[in-house]
Amino acid sequence: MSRIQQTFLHFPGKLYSRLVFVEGDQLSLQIQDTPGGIQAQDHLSHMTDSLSKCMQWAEGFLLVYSITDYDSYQSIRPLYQHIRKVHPDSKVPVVIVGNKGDLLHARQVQTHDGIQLANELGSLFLEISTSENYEDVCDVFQHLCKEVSKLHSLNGERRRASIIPRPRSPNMQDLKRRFKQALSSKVKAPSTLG
Ligand SMILES: Nc1nc2c(ncn2[C@@H]2O[C@H](COP(=O)(O)OP(=O)(O)OP(=O)(O)O)[C@@H](O)[C@H]2O)c(=O)[nH]1
Repeated sequence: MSRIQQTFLHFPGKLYSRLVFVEGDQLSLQIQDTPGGIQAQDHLSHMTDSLSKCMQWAEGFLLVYSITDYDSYQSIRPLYQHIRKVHPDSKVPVVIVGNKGDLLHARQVQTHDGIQLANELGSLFLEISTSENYEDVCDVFQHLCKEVSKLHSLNGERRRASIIPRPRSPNMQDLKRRFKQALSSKVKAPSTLG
């Protein structure tokens, strides 16, 4: 059993595994569904260790609120800040999702509130209805996977860039000297042979 699975075993939520294709690449996803109900007034230091451990393993986050529940919207910012604390050195992708977009009559959170928060936090934002449109859910995961892949390839390139030394521009003086040397050795060659 992998360490990631061991961590998830102690967590009171469901763990799903899926193989998905993102831009032609097959990815293996481990999705931890965390229990809801974390309210803004809850102090995040009370967040269980296991949730923080899950956060450490995760390479991307979906923060979902309900557009019919203003409290759930207010819990997004502290959750986001906690993610940044757990991942201080990396810009791990976070997508903010306003769910229950079909319940317009019960709306408590306006679309522009979601957009504004996401802009402020530098996250992608989508408003969806999981019960009305299954494709919305796929879109959300596709967006997150793309962001995670982007970060991976960026980090890979950075690492490669730091390993491979930049080629130095040719030193013209040195080239001329070596060219002269090569010429004179060719000219001298017959006398040394003879
Ligand atoms: N109308 C509507 N109802 C939804 C939608 N998404 C979820 N629900 C309902 O909201 C309730 C909670 O849904 P869950 O999927 O259990 O939500 P959750 O965030 O996992 O809840 P926790 O188990 O507390 O974490 C259920 O009754 C769902 O049917 C949606 O897009 N539209």
